[in-house]
Amino acid sequence: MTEQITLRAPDDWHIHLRDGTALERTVGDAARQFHRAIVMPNLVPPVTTGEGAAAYRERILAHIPAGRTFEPLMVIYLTDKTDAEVIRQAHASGVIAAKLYPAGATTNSDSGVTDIANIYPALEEMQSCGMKLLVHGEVTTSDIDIFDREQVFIEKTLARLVEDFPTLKVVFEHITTANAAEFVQNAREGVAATITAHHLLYNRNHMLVGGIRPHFYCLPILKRGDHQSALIEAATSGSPKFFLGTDSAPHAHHKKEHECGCAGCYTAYSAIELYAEAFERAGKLDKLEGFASNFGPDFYGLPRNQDTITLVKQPWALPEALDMGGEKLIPLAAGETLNWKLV
Ligand SMILES: NC(=O)N[C@@H](CC(=O)O)C(=O)O
Ligand SMILES: [Zn+2]
Ligand SMILES: [Zn+2]
Repeated sequence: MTEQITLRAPDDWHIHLRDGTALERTVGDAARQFHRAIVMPNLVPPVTTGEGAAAYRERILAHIPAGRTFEPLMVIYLTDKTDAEVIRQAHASGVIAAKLYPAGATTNSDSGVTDIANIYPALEEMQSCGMKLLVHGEVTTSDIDIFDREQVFIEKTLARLVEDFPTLKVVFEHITTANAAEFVQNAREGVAATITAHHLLYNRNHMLVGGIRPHFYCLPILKRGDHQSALIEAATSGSPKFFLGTDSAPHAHHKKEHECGCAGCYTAYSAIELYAEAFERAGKLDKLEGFASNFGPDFYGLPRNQDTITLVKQPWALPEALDMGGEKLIPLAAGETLNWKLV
């Protein structure tokens, strides 16, 4: 008999769907795997208001394949100008979180926050209305090595922020270091982290040994193997502070394989299968459901999904390339064989 596992239907608590002609690909892939997704607002220009988020939500809804249930959960992008009134309006229009991108930290973060002090009134309002704060946790100053940027962000910004707003719910997004896992594990209640499939499956050797592989390049950048091990440990620990966020981030093929390639890995095509791979390798498949389907909604104060998905152990090869609105898109692990397949 084929081995199989059945899980409560999962959600993705961090995804990039982009806009326009990309939506057919990105929304279709996300909706095949997940019931809900936290949709990142780093469009060009970014989604900075409740009104902008509502309009973006409509564009996403228009691309949900027939017969699928998919609920996009909307987020606004914090800038130096985001004030309490912007937060109040966004909250009233159904936006559930706001995203902090330190200016210059990652893809489309140019309009991000230059000094955390600039958004203290916004954070105050978020704390009182219950809006979540999602954080791309890296410092951006040129004196800090790219491999240390997450760790330094904890010391310089995050540790203080979570204490200055003691009841603000904070998600440290796409953590990549043992330092971040430890910080979150020991942090006060209301602080959690998302972990990507690629940071569980890979480390910087995969990106840099034997040739430079641009499809592994994302931010925060892949770290050493010992950090990867710490992330696997956290994700499979059963701690409700760690949950699934793919950070699936599409960039057309020609922008990845380029002399100045873009940061981001496209994992939405096979996300839950990639996570299953990582959990199986750790001997912790029994911990996948908590991480993928329970701890996220619990943290956000939303109901858990009621239906289920089934994965069968049946090796299959990922396609070499996908189409995204007429452009070639290379999925992470293109051409590689995965052991688990979503039915
Ligand atoms: N993770 C990435 O490398 N890229 C993301 C932005 C982000 O989440 O930092 C993107 O939008 O392309
Ligand atoms: Zn990010
Ligand atoms: Zn992201």
